[in-house]
Amino acid sequence: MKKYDIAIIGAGAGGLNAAFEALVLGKKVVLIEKNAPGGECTWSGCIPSKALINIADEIHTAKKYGAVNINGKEILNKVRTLIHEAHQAEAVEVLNQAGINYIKGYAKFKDSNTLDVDGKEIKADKIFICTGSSALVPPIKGLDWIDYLTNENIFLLDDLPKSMIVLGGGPIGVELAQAFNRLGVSVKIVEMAETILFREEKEMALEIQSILEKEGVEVFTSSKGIEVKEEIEGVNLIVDKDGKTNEIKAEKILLALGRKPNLKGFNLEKIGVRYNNKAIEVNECFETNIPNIYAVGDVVGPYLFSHMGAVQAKQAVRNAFTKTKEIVDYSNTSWCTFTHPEFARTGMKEEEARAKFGDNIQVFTHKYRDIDRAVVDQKSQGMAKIICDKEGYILGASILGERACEMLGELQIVKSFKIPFYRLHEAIHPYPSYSELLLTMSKNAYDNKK
Ligand SMILES: Cc1cc2nc3c(=O)[nH]c(=O)nc-3n(C[C@H](O)[C@H](O)[C@H](O)COP(=O)(O)OP(=O)(O)OC[C@H]3O[C@@H](n4cnc5c(N)ncnc54)[C@H](O)[C@@H]3O)c2cc1C
Ligand SMILES: NC(=O)c1ccc[n+]([C@@H]2O[C@H](COP(=O)([O-])OP(=O)(O)OC[C@H]3O[C@@H](n4cnc5c(N)ncnc54)[C@H](O)[C@@H]3O)[C@@H](O)[C@H]2O)c1
Repeated sequence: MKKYDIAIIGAGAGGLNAAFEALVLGKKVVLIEKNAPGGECTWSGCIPSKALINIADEIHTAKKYGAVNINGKEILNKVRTLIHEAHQAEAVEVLNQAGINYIKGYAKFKDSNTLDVDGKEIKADKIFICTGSSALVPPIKGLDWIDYLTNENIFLLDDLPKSMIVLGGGPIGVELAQAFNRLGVSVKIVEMAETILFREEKEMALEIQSILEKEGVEVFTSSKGIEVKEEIEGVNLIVDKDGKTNEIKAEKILLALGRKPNLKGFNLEKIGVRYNNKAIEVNECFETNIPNIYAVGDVVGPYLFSHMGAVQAKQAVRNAFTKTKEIVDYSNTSWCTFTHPEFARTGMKEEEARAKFGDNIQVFTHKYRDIDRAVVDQKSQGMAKIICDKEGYILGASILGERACEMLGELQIVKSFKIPFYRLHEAIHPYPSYSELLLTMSKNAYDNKK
Protein backbone atom coordinates (compact mmCIF):
# COMPACT_ATOMS: atom_id res chain seq x y z
CA MET A 1 0.00 0.00 0.00
CA LYS A 2 1.18 3.56 -0.84
CA LYS A 3 2.20 5.52 2.21
CA TYR A 4 1.85 9.29 1.99
CA ASP A 5 4.03 11.79 3.81
CA ILE A 6 0.92 13.76 4.71
CA ALA A 7 -2.82 13.06 4.63
CA ILE A 8 -5.07 16.09 5.04
CA ILE A 9 -8.72 15.89 6.08
CA GLY A 10 -10.71 18.80 4.64
CA ALA A 11 -10.00 20.96 1.56
CA GLY A 12 -10.93 24.39 2.91
CA ALA A 13 -8.55 27.31 3.51
CA GLY A 14 -6.58 25.28 6.06
CA GLY A 15 -6.38 22.01 4.12
CA LEU A 16 -5.61 23.55 0.73
CA ASN A 17 -2.80 25.69 2.10
CA ALA A 18 -1.36 22.73 4.01
CA ALA A 19 -1.40 20.66 0.80
CA PHE A 20 0.36 23.28 -1.33
CA GLU A 21 2.96 24.01 1.36
CA ALA A 22 3.73 20.28 1.67
CA LEU A 23 4.20 20.11 -2.12
CA VAL A 24 6.74 22.93 -1.90
CA LEU A 25 8.68 20.77 0.55
CA GLY A 26 8.58 17.89 -1.92
CA LYS A 27 6.16 15.76 0.11
CA LYS A 28 3.72 13.15 -1.14
CA VAL A 29 0.31 14.59 -0.37
CA VAL A 30 -3.22 13.18 -0.19
CA LEU A 31 -6.10 15.59 0.37
CA ILE A 32 -9.48 14.18 1.36
CA GLU A 33 -12.71 16.18 1.11
CA LYS A 34 -16.30 15.01 1.52
CA ASN A 35 -17.75 17.84 -0.61
CA ALA A 36 -15.94 19.90 -3.24
CA PRO A 37 -12.59 21.63 -2.64
CA GLY A 38 -12.86 25.16 -1.30
CA GLY A 39 -14.60 24.58 2.02
CA GLU A 40 -16.78 27.11 3.74
CA CYS A 41 -14.93 30.17 2.40
CA THR A 42 -15.76 29.30 -1.22
CA TRP A 43 -19.19 27.71 -0.88
CA SER A 44 -20.95 29.35 2.06
CA GLY A 45 -18.66 31.99 3.59
CA CYS A 46 -16.31 34.67 2.26
CA ILE A 47 -16.99 34.30 -1.47
CA PRO A 48 -20.81 34.29 -1.57
CA SER A 49 -21.09 36.88 1.20
CA LYS A 50 -18.66 39.26 -0.50
CA ALA A 51 -20.31 38.69 -3.90
CA LEU A 52 -23.71 39.54 -2.44
CA ILE A 53 -22.33 42.53 -0.51
CA ASN A 54 -20.78 43.93 -3.69
CA ILE A 55 -24.00 43.60 -5.71
CA ALA A 56 -25.94 45.19 -2.85
CA ASP A 57 -23.44 48.06 -2.74
CA GLU A 58 -23.77 48.69 -6.48
CA ILE A 59 -27.56 48.76 -6.16
CA HIS A 60 -27.38 51.03 -3.12
CA THR A 61 -25.24 53.51 -5.06
CA ALA A 62 -27.41 53.29 -8.18
CA LYS A 63 -30.52 54.04 -6.07
CA LYS A 64 -29.09 57.51 -5.33
CA TYR A 65 -29.58 58.41 -9.00
CA GLY A 66 -32.90 56.79 -9.84
CA ALA A 67 -35.25 53.86 -9.35
CA VAL A 68 -33.67 50.41 -9.54
CA ASN A 69 -35.54 47.24 -10.40
CA ILE A 70 -34.20 44.48 -8.14
CA ASN A 71 -34.47 40.92 -9.44
CA GLY A 72 -33.78 38.69 -6.40
CA LYS A 73 -33.62 35.46 -8.40
CA GLU A 74 -31.06 36.90 -10.81
CA ILE A 75 -28.95 38.31 -7.98
CA LEU A 76 -28.84 35.00 -6.11
CA ASN A 77 -28.01 33.16 -9.34
CA LYS A 78 -25.21 35.63 -10.02
CA VAL A 79 -23.79 34.95 -6.54
CA ARG A 80 -23.76 31.22 -7.32
CA THR A 81 -22.06 31.86 -10.68
CA LEU A 82 -19.36 33.86 -8.91
CA ILE A 83 -18.85 31.01 -6.40
CA HIS A 84 -18.16 28.66 -9.32
CA GLU A 85 -15.77 31.18 -10.90
CA ALA A 86 -13.80 31.53 -7.65
CA HIS A 87 -13.80 27.75 -7.24
CA GLN A 88 -11.88 27.30 -10.53
CA ALA A 89 -8.61 28.17 -8.76
CA GLU A 90 -8.97 25.13 -6.49
CA ALA A 91 -10.83 22.74 -8.82
CA VAL A 92 -9.92 19.04 -8.65
CA GLU A 93 -8.03 19.24 -11.98
CA VAL A 94 -5.90 22.13 -10.65
CA LEU A 95 -5.06 20.13 -7.52
CA ASN A 96 -4.22 16.99 -9.47
CA GLN A 97 -2.09 18.91 -11.93
CA ALA A 98 -0.14 20.46 -9.07
CA GLY A 99 0.64 16.95 -7.79
CA ILE A 100 -1.87 16.60 -4.97
CA ASN A 101 -3.67 13.25 -4.76
CA TYR A 102 -7.24 14.41 -4.22
CA ILE A 103 -9.82 11.96 -2.92
CA LYS A 104 -13.50 12.80 -2.61
CA GLY A 105 -14.82 10.99 0.42
CA TYR A 106 -15.44 11.00 4.16
CA ALA A 107 -12.31 10.37 6.24
CA LYS A 108 -12.32 8.61 9.62
CA PHE A 109 -9.37 7.65 11.79
CA LYS A 110 -8.57 3.93 12.06
CA ASP A 111 -5.39 4.55 14.01
CA SER A 112 -2.98 7.45 14.34
CA ASN A 113 -1.40 6.77 10.91
CA THR A 114 -4.38 5.33 9.08
CA LEU A 115 -7.60 6.79 7.69
CA ASP A 116 -10.61 5.02 6.34
CA VAL A 117 -12.08 6.92 3.38
CA ASP A 118 -15.39 5.31 2.49
CA GLY A 119 -13.86 1.84 2.91
CA LYS A 120 -10.48 2.65 1.37
CA GLU A 121 -7.43 2.65 3.65
CA ILE A 122 -5.00 5.61 3.48
CA LYS A 123 -1.71 5.56 5.40
CA ALA A 124 0.44 8.62 6.12
CA ASP A 125 3.31 9.67 8.36
CA LYS A 126 1.53 12.87 9.37
CA ILE A 127 -2.18 13.56 9.42
CA PHE A 128 -3.62 17.08 9.35
CA ILE A 129 -7.14 17.74 10.66
CA CYS A 130 -8.63 20.73 8.79
CA THR A 131 -12.32 19.97 9.25
CA GLY A 132 -13.47 23.56 9.90
CA SER A 133 -16.54 24.73 11.79
CA SER A 134 -20.32 24.91 11.39
CA ALA A 135 -22.99 27.43 12.33
CA LEU A 136 -23.79 27.20 16.03
CA VAL A 137 -27.44 26.35 16.59
CA PRO A 138 -28.09 26.84 20.31
CA PRO A 139 -30.97 25.12 22.11
CA ILE A 140 -33.45 27.97 21.60
CA LYS A 141 -37.02 26.77 22.20
CA GLY A 142 -38.89 26.07 18.96
CA LEU A 143 -35.85 26.12 16.62
CA ASP A 144 -36.22 22.42 15.84
CA TRP A 145 -39.66 23.11 14.43
CA ILE A 146 -38.91 25.86 11.95
CA ASP A 147 -36.95 26.21 8.71
CA TYR A 148 -34.26 28.61 9.80
CA LEU A 149 -31.46 29.96 7.62
CA THR A 150 -27.72 29.76 8.32
CA ASN A 151 -24.73 30.59 6.11
CA GLU A 152 -25.06 27.04 4.76
CA ASN A 153 -28.43 27.51 3.05
CA ILE A 154 -28.96 31.27 2.71
CA PHE A 155 -26.99 31.46 -0.56
CA LEU A 156 -29.07 28.61 -1.98
CA LEU A 157 -32.34 30.58 -1.69
CA ASP A 158 -34.32 30.77 -4.90
CA ASP A 159 -35.49 34.34 -4.28
CA LEU A 160 -35.10 37.12 -1.72
CA PRO A 161 -37.53 37.06 1.22
CA LYS A 162 -39.64 40.14 1.93
CA SER A 163 -38.37 40.39 5.50
CA MET A 164 -35.74 38.70 7.65
CA ILE A 165 -34.71 38.60 11.31
CA VAL A 166 -30.94 38.30 11.70
CA LEU A 167 -30.33 36.71 15.09
CA GLY A 168 -26.81 37.67 16.17
CA GLY A 169 -25.03 40.94 15.45
CA GLY A 170 -21.50 39.59 14.91
CA PRO A 171 -19.67 39.89 11.56
CA ILE A 172 -21.80 37.31 9.74
CA GLY A 173 -25.05 38.87 10.95
CA VAL A 174 -24.07 42.47 10.30
CA GLU A 175 -22.53 41.92 6.84
CA LEU A 176 -25.55 39.95 5.62
CA ALA A 177 -28.09 42.21 7.31
CA GLN A 178 -26.80 45.27 5.46
CA ALA A 179 -26.54 43.45 2.12
CA PHE A 180 -30.05 41.97 2.25
CA ASN A 181 -31.51 45.25 3.44
CA ARG A 182 -29.88 47.11 0.53
CA LEU A 183 -31.50 44.56 -1.78
CA GLY A 184 -34.93 45.56 -0.50
CA VAL A 185 -35.42 42.94 2.25
CA SER A 186 -36.77 44.47 5.46
CA VAL A 187 -34.13 43.39 8.02
CA LYS A 188 -34.17 43.34 11.83
CA ILE A 189 -30.97 42.52 13.75
CA VAL A 190 -31.44 41.05 17.24
CA GLU A 191 -28.28 41.10 19.37
CA MET A 192 -28.01 40.27 23.06
CA ALA A 193 -24.90 42.40 23.68
CA GLU A 194 -25.08 46.15 24.27
CA THR A 195 -23.93 46.90 20.71
CA ILE A 196 -23.56 45.01 17.46
CA LEU A 197 -19.93 43.98 16.66
CA PHE A 198 -19.26 44.12 20.38
CA ARG A 199 -15.64 42.97 20.03
CA GLU A 200 -14.74 46.20 18.20
CA GLU A 201 -14.10 49.77 19.46
CA LYS A 202 -17.44 50.76 20.97
CA GLU A 203 -17.67 54.23 19.40
CA MET A 204 -17.11 52.71 15.95
CA ALA A 205 -19.55 49.85 16.54
CA LEU A 206 -22.14 52.50 17.48
CA GLU A 207 -21.32 54.48 14.33
CA ILE A 208 -21.84 51.49 12.05
CA GLN A 209 -25.05 50.71 13.94
CA SER A 210 -26.30 54.20 13.27
CA ILE A 211 -25.34 53.92 9.56
CA LEU A 212 -27.32 50.66 9.30
CA GLU A 213 -30.30 52.24 11.04
CA LYS A 214 -30.24 55.20 8.64
CA GLU A 215 -30.33 52.70 5.76
CA GLY A 216 -33.45 51.16 7.30
CA VAL A 217 -32.17 48.15 9.25
CA GLU A 218 -33.95 47.85 12.61
CA VAL A 219 -31.42 47.04 15.35
CA PHE A 220 -32.49 45.56 18.68
CA THR A 221 -29.57 45.40 21.12
CA SER A 222 -29.46 44.00 24.69
CA SER A 223 -32.12 41.67 23.30
CA LYS A 224 -31.76 37.91 23.62
CA GLY A 225 -33.70 35.60 21.32
CA ILE A 226 -35.21 32.96 23.59
CA GLU A 227 -37.95 31.24 21.59
CA VAL A 228 -39.20 30.97 18.01
CA LYS A 229 -42.67 30.12 16.76
CA GLU A 230 -43.78 29.39 13.24
CA GLU A 231 -46.66 31.52 11.98
CA ILE A 232 -48.57 31.61 8.70
CA GLU A 233 -46.61 34.67 7.51
CA GLY A 234 -43.25 33.36 8.75
CA VAL A 235 -41.43 33.41 12.07
CA ASN A 236 -42.17 35.00 15.43
CA LEU A 237 -39.08 35.50 17.60
CA ILE A 238 -39.61 35.99 21.34
CA VAL A 239 -36.97 38.32 22.70
CA ASP A 240 -35.93 38.99 26.29
CA LYS A 241 -34.84 42.60 26.95
CA ASP A 242 -34.12 43.51 30.57
CA GLY A 243 -36.42 40.75 31.83
CA LYS A 244 -39.35 41.81 29.63
CA THR A 245 -40.37 39.84 26.56
CA ASN A 246 -41.53 41.13 23.21
CA GLU A 247 -42.15 39.67 19.76
CA ILE A 248 -40.33 40.35 16.50
CA LYS A 249 -41.78 38.95 13.28
CA ALA A 250 -40.47 38.33 9.77
CA GLU A 251 -40.79 35.96 6.84
CA LYS A 252 -37.40 34.30 7.54
CA ILE A 253 -34.85 34.08 10.32
CA LEU A 254 -31.08 33.85 9.82
CA LEU A 255 -29.03 32.38 12.67
CA ALA A 256 -25.67 34.13 12.98
CA LEU A 257 -24.87 33.11 16.53
CA GLY A 258 -21.25 31.98 16.27
CA ARG A 259 -19.58 28.74 15.27
CA LYS A 260 -18.87 25.26 16.59
CA PRO A 261 -15.83 23.20 15.57
CA ASN A 262 -16.39 20.10 13.38
CA LEU A 263 -15.13 17.39 15.74
CA LYS A 264 -17.64 14.60 15.56
CA GLY A 265 -18.00 11.52 13.38
CA PHE A 266 -14.37 10.83 12.41
CA ASN A 267 -13.16 8.90 15.48
CA LEU A 268 -11.08 11.53 17.28
CA GLU A 269 -12.05 9.80 20.52
CA LYS A 270 -10.88 6.41 19.26
CA ILE A 271 -7.32 7.60 18.71
CA GLY A 272 -7.34 9.85 21.79
CA VAL A 273 -6.98 13.33 20.19
CA ARG A 274 -7.81 15.82 22.94
CA TYR A 275 -10.40 18.53 22.30
CA ASN A 276 -12.83 20.75 24.18
CA ASN A 277 -16.17 22.21 23.06
CA LYS A 278 -14.42 25.14 21.30
CA ALA A 279 -11.45 23.51 19.54
CA ILE A 280 -9.00 20.67 19.07
CA GLU A 281 -6.21 21.27 21.57
CA VAL A 282 -2.85 21.99 19.89
CA ASN A 283 0.52 23.30 21.01
CA GLU A 284 2.22 26.38 19.50
CA CYS A 285 3.35 24.27 16.53
CA PHE A 286 -0.24 23.05 15.87
CA GLU A 287 0.57 19.53 17.02
CA THR A 288 -2.17 17.70 18.90
CA ASN A 289 -1.41 15.49 21.92
CA ILE A 290 -0.73 12.71 19.36
CA PRO A 291 2.71 13.66 17.96
CA ASN A 292 2.16 13.01 14.22
CA ILE A 293 -1.35 14.53 14.14
CA TYR A 294 -1.75 18.28 13.56
CA ALA A 295 -4.82 20.53 13.35
CA VAL A 296 -5.30 24.02 11.87
CA GLY A 297 -8.05 26.44 10.81
CA ASP A 298 -11.49 26.93 12.32
CA VAL A 299 -11.33 23.58 14.12
CA VAL A 300 -8.49 25.06 16.20
CA GLY A 301 -9.20 28.80 16.36
CA PRO A 302 -8.82 31.14 18.12
CA TYR A 303 -9.42 33.45 15.12
CA LEU A 304 -11.86 32.01 12.58
CA PHE A 305 -10.69 33.59 9.34
CA SER A 306 -9.56 32.10 6.03
CA HIS A 307 -6.30 34.02 6.15
CA MET A 308 -5.63 32.69 9.66
CA GLY A 309 -6.29 29.10 8.53
CA ALA A 310 -3.80 29.68 5.71
CA VAL A 311 -1.11 31.13 8.01
CA GLN A 312 -1.53 28.29 10.52
CA ALA A 313 -1.47 25.63 7.80
CA LYS A 314 1.77 26.82 6.21
CA GLN A 315 3.53 27.12 9.57
CA ALA A 316 2.22 23.77 10.79
CA VAL A 317 3.52 22.01 7.66
CA ARG A 318 6.95 23.61 8.03
CA ASN A 319 6.95 22.65 11.72
CA ALA A 320 5.99 19.09 10.87
CA PHE A 321 8.60 18.50 8.15
CA THR A 322 11.56 20.79 8.88
CA LYS A 323 13.65 21.66 11.90
CA THR A 324 12.09 25.13 12.16
CA LYS A 325 9.60 25.76 14.94
CA GLU A 326 7.42 28.64 13.77
CA ILE A 327 4.88 30.24 16.06
CA VAL A 328 2.01 32.46 14.89
CA ASP A 329 2.22 35.94 16.42
CA TYR A 330 -1.47 36.42 17.21
CA SER A 331 -0.81 40.00 18.36
CA ASN A 332 -0.52 40.83 14.65
CA THR A 333 -3.84 39.24 13.73
CA SER A 334 -5.93 41.46 11.47
CA TRP A 335 -9.44 41.18 10.14
CA CYS A 336 -12.10 43.13 8.30
CA THR A 337 -15.85 43.18 8.52
CA PHE A 338 -17.10 43.94 5.03
CA THR A 339 -19.91 46.31 5.82
CA HIS A 340 -20.12 49.60 3.94
CA PRO A 341 -18.20 51.41 5.14
CA GLU A 342 -15.71 48.68 5.99
CA PHE A 343 -14.45 47.97 9.48
CA ALA A 344 -10.80 46.92 9.74
CA ARG A 345 -8.81 46.01 12.78
CA THR A 346 -5.39 44.83 13.89
CA GLY A 347 -4.15 44.19 17.42
CA MET A 348 -5.59 45.79 20.53
CA LYS A 349 -8.54 48.07 21.16
CA GLU A 350 -7.89 51.16 23.29
CA GLU A 351 -9.62 49.53 26.26
CA GLU A 352 -7.37 46.45 26.02
CA ALA A 353 -4.23 48.58 25.63
CA ARG A 354 -5.15 50.65 28.70
CA ALA A 355 -5.84 47.52 30.72
CA LYS A 356 -2.34 46.27 29.87
CA PHE A 357 -0.24 49.47 29.76
CA GLY A 358 -2.29 51.96 31.79
CA ASP A 359 -1.71 55.51 30.57
CA ASN A 360 1.59 54.58 28.90
CA ILE A 361 -0.02 54.62 25.49
CA GLN A 362 -0.64 57.22 22.78
CA VAL A 363 -3.96 57.34 20.94
CA PHE A 364 -4.34 59.04 17.55
CA THR A 365 -7.68 59.52 15.84
CA HIS A 366 -8.80 61.13 12.61
CA LYS A 367 -12.16 61.47 10.90
CA TYR A 368 -12.81 60.67 7.26
CA ARG A 369 -14.71 63.90 6.86
CA ASP A 370 -11.39 65.76 7.33
CA ILE A 371 -9.73 64.26 4.25
CA ASP A 372 -10.36 65.63 0.76
CA ARG A 373 -10.73 62.31 -1.06
CA ALA A 374 -13.51 61.15 1.29
CA VAL A 375 -15.34 64.48 0.87
CA VAL A 376 -15.27 64.47 -2.94
CA ASP A 377 -16.24 60.80 -3.08
CA GLN A 378 -19.15 61.49 -0.66
CA LYS A 379 -17.70 58.76 1.58
CA SER A 380 -17.00 60.86 4.62
CA GLN A 381 -18.49 58.57 7.26
CA GLY A 382 -16.09 56.93 9.67
CA MET A 383 -12.84 57.38 11.53
CA ALA A 384 -9.56 55.71 12.37
CA LYS A 385 -7.94 55.12 15.74
CA ILE A 386 -4.33 54.08 16.16
CA ILE A 387 -2.90 53.12 19.52
CA CYS A 388 0.86 53.22 20.02
CA ASP A 389 3.09 52.39 22.93
CA LYS A 390 5.33 55.05 24.53
CA GLU A 391 8.05 54.45 21.91
CA GLY A 392 5.64 54.91 19.03
CA TYR A 393 5.11 51.28 17.96
CA ILE A 394 1.58 50.28 17.00
CA LEU A 395 -0.29 48.19 19.57
CA GLY A 396 -3.58 48.26 17.72
CA ALA A 397 -5.54 50.03 15.01
CA SER A 398 -9.16 50.23 13.98
CA ILE A 399 -10.47 51.89 10.84
CA LEU A 400 -14.14 52.32 10.03
CA GLY A 401 -14.55 53.86 6.60
CA GLU A 402 -14.08 53.62 2.86
CA ARG A 403 -11.25 51.24 1.81
CA ALA A 404 -10.44 50.53 5.45
CA CYS A 405 -9.46 46.94 4.70
CA GLU A 406 -6.92 47.90 2.04
CA MET A 407 -5.45 50.67 4.21
CA LEU A 408 -5.02 48.21 7.07
CA GLY A 409 -2.39 46.46 4.93
CA GLU A 410 -0.08 49.46 5.23
CA LEU A 411 -0.49 49.54 8.99
CA GLN A 412 0.13 45.80 9.14
CA ILE A 413 3.54 46.29 7.51
CA VAL A 414 4.41 49.07 9.93
CA LYS A 415 3.21 46.99 12.89
CA SER A 416 4.54 43.55 11.92
CA PHE A 417 7.98 44.81 10.87
CA LYS A 418 8.21 46.98 13.97
CA ILE A 419 8.58 50.34 12.25
CA PRO A 420 7.61 53.25 14.54
CA PHE A 421 4.25 54.65 13.40
CA TYR A 422 5.60 58.23 13.44
CA ARG A 423 7.85 57.32 10.46
CA LEU A 424 5.01 56.40 8.08
CA HIS A 425 4.42 60.00 6.98
CA GLU A 426 8.00 60.21 5.64
CA ALA A 427 6.95 58.00 2.70
CA ILE A 428 5.44 60.00 -0.19
CA HIS A 429 1.79 59.08 -0.78
CA PRO A 430 -0.41 60.24 -3.68
CA TYR A 431 -3.00 62.99 -3.30
CA PRO A 432 -5.97 62.80 -3.09
CA SER A 433 -6.12 59.37 -1.51
CA TYR A 434 -7.62 57.84 1.58
CA SER A 435 -4.08 57.24 2.90
CA GLU A 436 -4.08 60.93 3.92
CA LEU A 437 -5.87 59.60 7.01
CA LEU A 438 -2.83 57.54 8.02
CA LEU A 439 -0.35 60.27 7.02
CA THR A 440 -2.08 62.84 9.19
CA MET A 441 -2.11 60.57 12.21
CA SER A 442 1.52 59.60 11.62
CA LYS A 443 2.51 63.28 11.42
CA ASN A 444 0.63 63.89 14.67
CA ALA A 445 2.57 61.01 16.23
CA TYR A 446 5.82 62.57 14.93
CA ASP A 447 4.94 65.99 16.35
CA ASN A 448 3.94 64.37 19.63
CA LYS A 449 7.38 62.78 19.92
CA LYS A 450 9.27 66.06 19.78
C1 LIG B 1 -20.83 34.01 6.00
C2 LIG B 1 -19.35 33.93 6.30
C3 LIG B 1 -18.50 34.91 5.82
C4 LIG B 1 -17.14 34.82 6.06
N1 LIG B 1 -16.34 35.80 5.58
C5 LIG B 1 -15.01 35.75 5.79
C6 LIG B 1 -14.15 36.75 5.26
O1 LIG B 1 -14.60 37.69 4.59
N2 LIG B 1 -12.83 36.64 5.48
C7 LIG B 1 -12.29 35.61 6.20
O2 LIG B 1 -11.06 35.57 6.36
N3 LIG B 1 -13.08 34.65 6.73
C8 LIG B 1 -14.42 34.69 6.54
N4 LIG B 1 -15.23 33.70 7.04
C9 LIG B 1 -14.61 32.61 7.81
C10 LIG B 1 -13.97 31.55 6.87
O3 LIG B 1 -14.96 31.10 5.95
C11 LIG B 1 -13.43 30.39 7.68
O4 LIG B 1 -12.57 30.87 8.70
C12 LIG B 1 -12.64 29.42 6.79
O5 LIG B 1 -13.41 28.98 5.71
C13 LIG B 1 -12.20 28.20 7.62
O6 LIG B 1 -11.40 27.35 6.84
P1 LIG B 1 -11.09 25.85 7.34
O7 LIG B 1 -10.20 25.25 6.30
O8 LIG B 1 -10.66 25.84 8.74
O9 LIG B 1 -12.51 25.10 7.33
P2 LIG B 1 -13.56 24.86 6.16
O10 LIG B 1 -13.45 25.85 5.08
O11 LIG B 1 -14.88 24.69 6.83
O12 LIG B 1 -13.11 23.46 5.53
C14 LIG B 1 -13.30 22.24 6.18
C15 LIG B 1 -13.55 21.20 5.13
O13 LIG B 1 -13.45 19.91 5.73
C16 LIG B 1 -14.40 19.06 5.14
N5 LIG B 1 -14.58 17.92 6.07
C17 LIG B 1 -14.98 17.99 7.37
N6 LIG B 1 -14.94 16.77 7.93
C18 LIG B 1 -14.51 15.91 6.97
C19 LIG B 1 -14.23 14.51 6.95
N7 LIG B 1 -14.38 13.76 8.03
N8 LIG B 1 -13.81 13.96 5.78
C20 LIG B 1 -13.64 14.71 4.66
N9 LIG B 1 -13.85 16.05 4.64
C21 LIG B 1 -14.27 16.65 5.79
C22 LIG B 1 -15.61 19.96 4.94
O14 LIG B 1 -16.48 19.45 3.96
C23 LIG B 1 -14.96 21.29 4.54
O15 LIG B 1 -14.87 21.42 3.13
C24 LIG B 1 -16.60 33.74 6.81
C25 LIG B 1 -17.44 32.74 7.28
C26 LIG B 1 -18.81 32.83 7.03
C27 LIG B 1 -19.71 31.72 7.53
N1 LIG C 1 -15.32 39.45 7.33
C1 LIG C 1 -14.89 38.37 8.00
O1 LIG C 1 -13.70 38.11 8.13
C2 LIG C 1 -15.90 37.44 8.55
C3 LIG C 1 -17.22 37.56 8.18
C4 LIG C 1 -18.14 36.69 8.74
C5 LIG C 1 -17.69 35.73 9.64
N2 LIG C 1 -16.42 35.62 9.97
C6 LIG C 1 -15.96 34.62 10.98
O2 LIG C 1 -17.05 33.86 11.46
C7 LIG C 1 -17.08 33.92 12.88
C8 LIG C 1 -18.48 33.75 13.39
O3 LIG C 1 -19.28 34.90 13.11
P1 LIG C 1 -20.68 35.10 13.81
O4 LIG C 1 -21.13 36.48 13.47
O5 LIG C 1 -21.59 33.94 13.57
O6 LIG C 1 -20.34 34.92 15.33
P2 LIG C 1 -20.00 35.91 16.55
O7 LIG C 1 -19.72 35.04 17.71
O8 LIG C 1 -19.00 36.90 16.18
O9 LIG C 1 -21.38 36.69 16.76
C9 LIG C 1 -22.52 36.06 17.25
C10 LIG C 1 -23.36 37.10 17.94
O10 LIG C 1 -24.58 36.50 18.35
C11 LIG C 1 -24.96 37.03 19.61
N3 LIG C 1 -25.90 36.10 20.21
C12 LIG C 1 -25.65 34.83 20.64
N4 LIG C 1 -26.79 34.25 21.11
C13 LIG C 1 -27.78 35.18 20.97
C14 LIG C 1 -29.17 35.18 21.24
N5 LIG C 1 -29.80 34.11 21.74
N6 LIG C 1 -29.89 36.30 20.96
C15 LIG C 1 -29.28 37.40 20.45
N7 LIG C 1 -27.97 37.44 20.16
C16 LIG C 1 -27.22 36.35 20.40
C17 LIG C 1 -23.62 37.21 20.33
O11 LIG C 1 -23.73 38.15 21.38
C18 LIG C 1 -22.70 37.66 19.20
O12 LIG C 1 -22.63 39.06 19.08
C19 LIG C 1 -16.45 35.26 13.22
O13 LIG C 1 -15.92 35.28 14.50
C20 LIG C 1 -15.39 35.38 12.17
O14 LIG C 1 -14.21 34.75 12.62
C21 LIG C 1 -15.50 36.47 9.43
